[in-house]
Amino acid sequence: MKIFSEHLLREKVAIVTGGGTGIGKQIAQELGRSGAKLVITGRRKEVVEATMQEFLALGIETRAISTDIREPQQVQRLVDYTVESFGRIDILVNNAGGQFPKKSEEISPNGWNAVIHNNLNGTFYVTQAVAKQFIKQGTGGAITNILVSFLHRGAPGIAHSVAARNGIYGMMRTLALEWAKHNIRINGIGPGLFVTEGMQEEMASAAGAHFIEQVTQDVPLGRTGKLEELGWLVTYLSSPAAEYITGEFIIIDGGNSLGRGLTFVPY
Ligand SMILES: CCCCCCCCCCC/C=C/C(=O)SCCNC(=O)CCNC(=O)[C@H](O)C(C)(C)COP(=O)(O)OP(=O)(O)OC[C@H]1O[C@@H](n2cnc3c(N)ncnc32)[C@H](O)[C@@H]1OP(=O)(O)O
Ligand SMILES: NC(=O)C1=CN([C@@H]2O[C@H](COP(=O)(O)OP(=O)(O)OC[C@H]3O[C@@H](n4cnc5c(N)ncnc54)[C@H](OP(=O)(O)O)[C@@H]3O)[C@@H](O)[C@H]2O)C=CC1
Repeated sequence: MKIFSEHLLREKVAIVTGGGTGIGKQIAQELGRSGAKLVITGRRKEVVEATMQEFLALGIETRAISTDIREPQQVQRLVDYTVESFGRIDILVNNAGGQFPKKSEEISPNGWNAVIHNNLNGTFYVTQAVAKQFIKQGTGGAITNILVSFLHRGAPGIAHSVAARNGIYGMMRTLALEWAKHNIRINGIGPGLFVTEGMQEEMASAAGAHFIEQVTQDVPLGRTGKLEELGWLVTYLSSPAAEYITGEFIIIDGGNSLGRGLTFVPY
């Protein structure tokens, strides 16, 4: 379904980290269908290049480059490549990330550091490098961080990831204040459960065969999210329609984080 005009983001240039797969791929596609030029990135070159070919076939102007967001030099190369390719950057989507589920008493120091490094440090490196380009251009820019719906509730089994995402949340609120004078907006969204290959490999496989059905039972709207629903939200936040929104966190989870409510009340 097409929600936004194909001219909404015309002449805008967007970087999407983790844009070769799952949620990042769908967000990139929605930005592209709304007129943005895309640079998609991830560690696996063959994955981002295959996605680029799919987007080119849809008529979306796209480039792909491999980047490990944990490596500041590679991050700078991503920024330079984008500016060389399209002359500017207007939109950043920090989507790359993830975790492995484990009881907290069993997480090794190395495992803890790996998840914090990938999610929190990596997101800062990309955000800083892109914001410097926004400031140099004098154009402002829009940054959206893909966080998690249970940011403020906690989630047993993934303490390292919840800690890292709350770090991004604190960073995001602070940067919204620091960079408002440059017209740089920075927001976050918190997805509930969205079925992707990555989620199934990392989370559902560890949590058991019925993980997805069990989580869905607790969703008031009675289903998992559709990937395009995330694409629409990020497209909105990246667009002029959201020019007065910064430092905000929006949950998109079908009401899951509301909990079950007062189940003894008969309506
Ligand atoms: C149990 C139930 C939980 C219920 C939770 C409910 C919430 C449900 C909603 C789901 C929401 C979230 C969904 C998603 O996030 S989908 C995204 C899916 N994709 C990913 O998650 C990708 C994950 N992978 C990575 O990001 C990286 O691989 C990672 C950062 C995790 C590690 O990268 P790195 O290259 O640094 O890793 P190393 O191999 O060097 O290892 C470093 C240490 O980390 C330990 N480790 C790594 N992977 C695992 C693993 N899968 N299981 C256990 N331990 C792991 C590794 O052993 C090293 O530590 P040691 O040296 O001590 O062994
Ligand atoms: N699916 C869900 O239900 C939910 C997902 N999320 C979050 O949404 C994001 C996308 O998840 P999803 O699409 O489901 O899963 P994926 O595993 O498909 O997405 C993770 C993406 O991040 C990239 N990535 C990971 N680490 C790095 C790195 N160091 N440098 C560059 N790229 C990296 C991966 O590419 P590569 O491996 O090639 O580097 C991959 O494209 C994640 O941050 C996830 O935690 C949040 C809530 C719910």
